[in-house]
Amino acid sequence: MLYQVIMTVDLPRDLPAEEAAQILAQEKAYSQDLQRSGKWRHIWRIAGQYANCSIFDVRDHDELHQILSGLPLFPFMDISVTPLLRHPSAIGRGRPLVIPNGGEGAPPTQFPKESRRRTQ
Ligand SMILES: O=C(O)C[C@H]1C=CC(=O)O1
Repeated sequence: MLYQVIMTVDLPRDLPAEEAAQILAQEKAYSQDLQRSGKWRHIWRIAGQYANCSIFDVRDHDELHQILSGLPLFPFMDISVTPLLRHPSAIGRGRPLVIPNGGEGAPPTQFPKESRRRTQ
């Protein structure tokens, strides 16, 4: 199942800098492991906010909850979750787009041929 997740970070001002740096490093490693696994498909910074818009591809609500509650920044986040389903006008199958260079500025590659067929 696909989910859009908006995470807004609010680190306490009195959190010691060293502790904050450690939590952020753990968060980065945790997030990147999940991105490599394919479960955390997209992560985008929301312009002008200490927040991200992410897309997760996980088995069910339970797995999503387990992942989100394991985020090192979880105690310092507001999280909103929106389940997603395939749009009837979508030309892909809702499978992950293969983005070259980890998505760094490059446009998505084309959908595989067999997924261009239109299904309702
Ligand atoms: O910076 C953020 O948006 C919060 C968090 C989510 C993943 C990550 O590495 O940091």
